[in-house]
Amino acid sequence: MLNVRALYKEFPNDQGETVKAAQDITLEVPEGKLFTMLGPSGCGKTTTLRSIAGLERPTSGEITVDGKLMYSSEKKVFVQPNRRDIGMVFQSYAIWPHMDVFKNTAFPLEVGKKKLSKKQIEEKVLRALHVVALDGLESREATKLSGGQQQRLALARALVMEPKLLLLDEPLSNLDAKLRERMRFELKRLQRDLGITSIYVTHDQSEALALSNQIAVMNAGRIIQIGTPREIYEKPGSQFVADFIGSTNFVEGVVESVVGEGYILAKTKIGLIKAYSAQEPVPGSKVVISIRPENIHVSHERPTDGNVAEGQIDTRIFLGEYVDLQLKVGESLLQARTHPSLRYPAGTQVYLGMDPEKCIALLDAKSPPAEKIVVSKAVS
Ligand SMILES: Nc1ncnc2c1ncn2[C@@H]1O[C@H](COP(=O)(O)OP(=O)(O)OP(=O)(O)O)[C@@H](O)[C@H]1O
Repeated sequence: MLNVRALYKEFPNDQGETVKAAQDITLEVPEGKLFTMLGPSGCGKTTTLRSIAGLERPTSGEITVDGKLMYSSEKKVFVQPNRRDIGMVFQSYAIWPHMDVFKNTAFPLEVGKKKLSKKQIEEKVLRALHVVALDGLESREATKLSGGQQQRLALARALVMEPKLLLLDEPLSNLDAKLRERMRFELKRLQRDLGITSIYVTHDQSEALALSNQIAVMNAGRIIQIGTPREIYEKPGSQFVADFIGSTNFVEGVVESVVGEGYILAKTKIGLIKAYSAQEPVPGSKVVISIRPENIHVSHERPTDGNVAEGQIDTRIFLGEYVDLQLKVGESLLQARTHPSLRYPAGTQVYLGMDPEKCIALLDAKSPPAEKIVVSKAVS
């Protein structure tokens, strides 16, 4: 449905340098799916989204929506944003304070290319407001809506045009934590029910995990990894991804042997660890093993299989739904997330059980070796 190929965008900055905001962005979003671009501030998410919308003219690359070429540097094609059949929702809802809910929603239809009768407009507006559960509030002033309602109004206004593609740029980030969580469910349900192909931009990893069919993790203008939320979380391909999504323990080691079927044995400070490895490293290579806190099983009894280490509970933090333990294994400190029913006090000697499938061997450096984002001084 949406195809972005080798998209590249650079900007001159105030110091006369060139900023490579998006570099070699290639992605494909199937019909009806929600695709998220996730990454830290400045990684190029918004630039990519704005290029798809036509609000930014890329330096090079190609963008196709539903088989229609929207942009191509090679073929010199650039379709104007209002001809792309795309709906957008921003972080700031940009609703008109002097208009009521009905008028806010009707506005895009009234200024649109298609001439619609009053009755047609009314039908479409009421349908869009119904979809976002704002029916009954048509004559309410937009400023008298709650944060969540204003956000839904912005969504209704994007949906009223029945766009082929919906672009959402941090749409929940202005809401408080509780409301954000609720809206996450609502957005997911809505997107699924309407089957509208959507691109979502966020720096919030839990939002990305909760909402997406696929996630592209970005850093320094590039896509670092694309996968389903589960793939990204369970099989990160780099330390950057493992660290950015959720929390994890990094254990440094040296590859002792490759044991086949995607596994290696690594010598580490917490002992010999069998770990999953997507690449096949040569023995002697340095690796870092990522082990999520919830994948360290703490017990008094020695596990009978998998990786086992012995340690001591150093600190114990009760968090209601779970208990976080800081464990001392030799000189290393590891964090484990356990069920609150586990009541071992600090100082207890325990065994740590770690399933090799959940120990992920990563070969790269902590930050991807991407070039620095500012690369050259422009010639004046
Ligand atoms: N119009 C512009 N002129 C100059 N530099 C720009 C412009 N727009 C973006 N940039 C730069 O391009 C890089 C990528 O910015 P972008 O807004 O795409 O990142 P982002 O991942 O969306 O960040 P955020 O989450 O903070 O919005 C940044 O270094 C930014 O400063």
